[in-house]
Amino acid sequence: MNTVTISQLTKRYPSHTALSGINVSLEAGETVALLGHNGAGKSTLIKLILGVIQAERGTIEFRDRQGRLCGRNSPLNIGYLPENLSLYERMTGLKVLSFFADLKGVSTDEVQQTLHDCNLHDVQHQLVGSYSKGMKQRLGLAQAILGNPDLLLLDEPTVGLDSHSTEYMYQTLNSLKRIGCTILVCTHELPLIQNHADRYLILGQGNLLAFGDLEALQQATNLPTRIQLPSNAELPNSLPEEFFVDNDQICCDFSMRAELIKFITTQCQVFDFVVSDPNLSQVLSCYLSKSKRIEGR
Ligand SMILES: Nc1ncnc2c1ncn2[C@@H]1O[C@H](COP(=O)(O)OP(=O)(O)OP(=O)(O)O)[C@@H](O)[C@H]1O
Repeated sequence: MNTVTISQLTKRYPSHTALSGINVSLEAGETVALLGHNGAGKSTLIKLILGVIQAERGTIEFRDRQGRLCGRNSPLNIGYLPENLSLYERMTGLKVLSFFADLKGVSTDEVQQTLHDCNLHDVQHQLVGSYSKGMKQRLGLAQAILGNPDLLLLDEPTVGLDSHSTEYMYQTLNSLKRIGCTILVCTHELPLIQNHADRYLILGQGNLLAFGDLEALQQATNLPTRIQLPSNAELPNSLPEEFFVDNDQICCDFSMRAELIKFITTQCQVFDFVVSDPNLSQVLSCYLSKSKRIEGR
């Protein structure tokens, strides 16, 4: 079931088309990473989903996790963590969260539960001005997840956080995902998001360059897979032409990786090797440099 179905979405500014004819759907309970260069149209897409700006053309349809169509009279419950959230430094964490809870019509019990979930319960009576960067970001996440949203939009949620705070943030997001929350994360932290996203939505100059899981993007870009053999392994004198050696590794196009693995195990009788597939960073660079297009999985 799709939480968000975007069709033919186009947004023009007087001198610039920020998004052109975007078609994508976000499924309930998945994490989608929104990727692209500065100015690609990521924030514009988030603003359109939030409804703070209007599109010239196209539609965005929302369904809650029970599958009900949402509209003006029953809008989807959306949580949003902007990149630079300003919080009231002279208020306590509890006061700040209670303020957002009032806006959302959320109960005091839920405020306490959310403080627990975001590991802020013990510091709820301290002034936000005394919070560390990680604590402030957790408070930002707390206001976004208050009220159990069906859709969570996060803009660079872990910039400047240490590995412990980052891990904690993603643990919280993963537990929301498990109960059906759809998460769209705009980020430039590629090695990190590769461990957490289900699909990747790549924008380039307002166009949809790719939308799919990592394997779909690896298939479409067909960058090399590399295999490191143990130092004592003996290679045949000549390799089939679809395989090549680079930096002491045997390589092939991603689409040939199964054949290469078969060759190494059957022809070379080597079984303890290390396979390195193209990572998200390499795949994204390929899309952004060549502007390749694929459709999702
Ligand atoms: N209010 C506006 N008026 C005119 N042009 C705008 C406006 N907002 C955005 N743009 C332009 O639309 C394009 C997309 O901007 P957008 O902020 O969506 O990019 P982005 O991918 O979020 O970039 P970044 O990673 O830097 O945040 C850019 O060329 C930007 O200059």
